[in-house]
Amino acid sequence: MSQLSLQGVAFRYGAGTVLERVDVTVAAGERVGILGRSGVGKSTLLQILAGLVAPSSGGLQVEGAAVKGPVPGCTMMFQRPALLPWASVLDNVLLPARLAGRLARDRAACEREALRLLDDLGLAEHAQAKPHQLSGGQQQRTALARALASRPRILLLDEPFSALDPEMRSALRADVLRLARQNDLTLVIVTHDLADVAALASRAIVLGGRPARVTADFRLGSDAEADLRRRFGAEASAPRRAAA
Ligand SMILES: Nc1ncnc2c1ncn2[C@@H]1O[C@H](COP(=O)(O)OP(=O)(O)OP(=O)(O)O)[C@@H](O)[C@H]1O
Repeated sequence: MSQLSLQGVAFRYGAGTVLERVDVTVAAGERVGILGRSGVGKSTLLQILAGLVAPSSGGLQVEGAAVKGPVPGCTMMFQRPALLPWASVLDNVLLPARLAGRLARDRAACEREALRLLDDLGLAEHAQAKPHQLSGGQQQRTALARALASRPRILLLDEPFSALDPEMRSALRADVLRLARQNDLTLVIVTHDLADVAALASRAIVLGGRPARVTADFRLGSDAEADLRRRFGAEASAPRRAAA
C-alpha cells in the first residue's frame, strides 16, 4: 500500500492553476526526487504531500486513509534552516520534544536523544552555541537534527542544500542518506540539482507543463547521475528546460 498518495490533485492560487490532474504515490521507505523548472509547482506539491496545503481538488491519502491537515509523522526541511536565533543549538533540537509535551515529562531522556543526534551530525561541541555562531552547513545540520528529533517516518526536503557550497552540500547529502537509511525514512526531495536526486533517490518524478502535471516518473539505477544527465542534458538545472 502507498504511504502517501495524491489522486487527481489540482491546485490554484487565485485565478492561476499551478497543478492539474497530478497523481503521485510514494511507498513506505521509498526515496523520491521531484524535478522540474523553476516555478512549475514543486514546492506546492511537496506542501500538499505534507498536508500543509489543501489541494483545490483531488485528495491526499496516507496509508489508504484520506487525510486533511498535516500528515502525522511527517516533517519538512527547507532551504533555510529557520532556527530560533535566541535559542542554543540544543534547545533548537529539543523544540519538537517541547511541542509534543515530551520535554516536560522527561527532560533528561529528551536531552540524551537530542545530544545523540547532534553527536551523530558532528555538532556535539556546538550544543550550547547560538545558531549565528555556526557555519551555514552546521546550521542546516542542526535543522536536520531538529527534523529527526520529531521522530518522523516521512522526511520532505525542499531545496535543503541549495544555500550551501559544493563541499558542504555533498557532506550533508551523505548525512541525509545515512540517517534516512538508518531510520528507515520515506524521503521526498524537491531540487534543481540532478546530483541531489542521484545521491538520495531511487526514483525521480518530473513536473512539467502549465498547469503542471507529472511528465515522467522513473526508477533510477546504479548510474543514476549519468541517467539523469542523459535525460536532461549536462546542466544541473536542465529540467527547467526539458520539462517546460
Ligand atoms: N502565495 C502564492 N500566491 C500566488 N502564486 C503563488 C504563490 N506561491 C507560489 N505561487 C506561484 O505558484 C507557482 C508554483 O510555485 P512553487 O513555489 O510551487 O514552484 P517551484 O517549482 O517550487 O519553484 P522553484 O523551483 O523556483 O522554487 C509559481 O508560478 C509561483 O509563482
